[in-house]
Amino acid sequence: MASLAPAVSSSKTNQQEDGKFIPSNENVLQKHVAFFDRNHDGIVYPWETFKGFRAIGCGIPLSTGAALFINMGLSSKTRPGKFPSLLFPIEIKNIHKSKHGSDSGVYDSEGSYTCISIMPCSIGFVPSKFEEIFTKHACTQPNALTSDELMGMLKANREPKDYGGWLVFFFLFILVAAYSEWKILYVLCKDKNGLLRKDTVRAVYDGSLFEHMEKEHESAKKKA
Ligand code: HEM
Ligand SMILES: [Ca+2]
Repeated sequence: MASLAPAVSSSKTNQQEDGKFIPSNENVLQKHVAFFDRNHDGIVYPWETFKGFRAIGCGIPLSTGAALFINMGLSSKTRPGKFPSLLFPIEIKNIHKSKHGSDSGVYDSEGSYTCISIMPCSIGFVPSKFEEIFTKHACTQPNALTSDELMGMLKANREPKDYGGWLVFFFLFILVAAYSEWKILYVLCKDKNGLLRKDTVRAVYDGSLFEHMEKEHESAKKKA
């Protein structure tokens, strides 16, 4: 892969500019998902998730499955009120509410607790946690993960199963979500030696990876 430039936003705060939703600079998780908001209205609908996956080169089955799983899983957490919407919209300004367990901790979770309604919520990138992924798990090469090393990391991130009854299903959902985001990343972005490089992982957090993959996919289509 060519070099990965970080995503740039003109807004320090948030929301509309010329009618377009601008992800907050203080909330790196908003930047992660903004690529999938294809019409920049601040909401990611399932068909936008589908289009986003197609744009980075995924096939129809994976794009359909991901759109259903992601939107059905995250929509109600990001929406106001108790009633789910059958269009399964994900509201980007509330994306911090959809943070789940069993993650790497690179997205700073403190932000979720410090949000107040008049201010956009901040979710930071935690460099020490990012470095930890590689210092703890990258044994073959310091700046990349093999498939087995990635599995080792996912097992280590797994939070204790201290749930009972229906919460088991909730726990399983979180686990599948945490596994699939990393597995999809690995399948899509591993290099020819089967390694997931550190700069690739870095670029997923602010979403710049998706922009980059879209450009690469477009130029590959033109060459074909
Ligand atoms: C090809 C597409 C995608 C890939 C490869 C991907 C990958 C990732 C990765 C690797 C993480 C970091 C998890 C960690 O630090 O342990 C993450 C976090 C997250 N992603 Fe994605 N993602 C994708 C699409 C999406 C979409 C479409 C949404 C929602 C619209 C989304 C929402 C989230 C959220 C809410 C988190 C935070 C999880 C947490 O820290 O609890 N992602 N994703
Ligand atoms: Ca949208």
